[in-house]
Amino acid sequence: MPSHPLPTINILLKRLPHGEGLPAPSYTTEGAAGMDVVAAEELDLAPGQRHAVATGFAMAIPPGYEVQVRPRSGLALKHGVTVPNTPGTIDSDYRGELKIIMINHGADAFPIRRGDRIAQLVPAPVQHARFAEVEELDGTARGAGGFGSTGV
Ligand SMILES: O=c1ccn([C@H]2C[C@H](O)[C@@H](COP(=O)(O)OP(=O)(O)OP(=O)(O)O)O2)c(=O)[nH]1
Ligand SMILES: [Mg+2]
Repeated sequence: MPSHPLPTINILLKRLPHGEGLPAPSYTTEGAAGMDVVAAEELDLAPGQRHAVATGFAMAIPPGYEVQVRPRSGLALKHGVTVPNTPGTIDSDYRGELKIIMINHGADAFPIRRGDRIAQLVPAPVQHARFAEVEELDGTARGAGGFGSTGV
């Protein structure tokens, strides 16, 4: 039992045949923000190669939430292996297999083995918005300045 229990949502997980025997995503330490997710397939990711790595499960996220897919810093720092679409967005209405898009920016092929922790999942609340079209926007001190307008 964590010493500081956090608000927790239930996510339904459906194991796919090729995911049998793999651990569900889980927190490796009590205070972890992300749940480590493991690979359900094996490949050697060549330098420059991208691949959508199977996880072997699908899920149903409750309405009002998403799951973000984030890279693991150790893989990024030590091997140049990361998630190019970070944070990946898993919609609450998606029922297909969760796949982790990996890219190898390193100089060497990177082996991915079944059961390896390849990324982490962070659930987050979703705020919907609607656009209201207007002729003019209110003035601000920043105005149209951006992209470094305030200096380095
Ligand atoms: O890293 C990822 C990103 C997405 N997905 C799945 C779940 C997500 O709900 C769906 C769509 O993702 P996204 O909206 O980012 O991709 P898109 O290119 O806009 O595809 P779509 O037109 O299907 O929405 O693909 C993954 O399995 N892994
Ligand atoms: Mg989309």
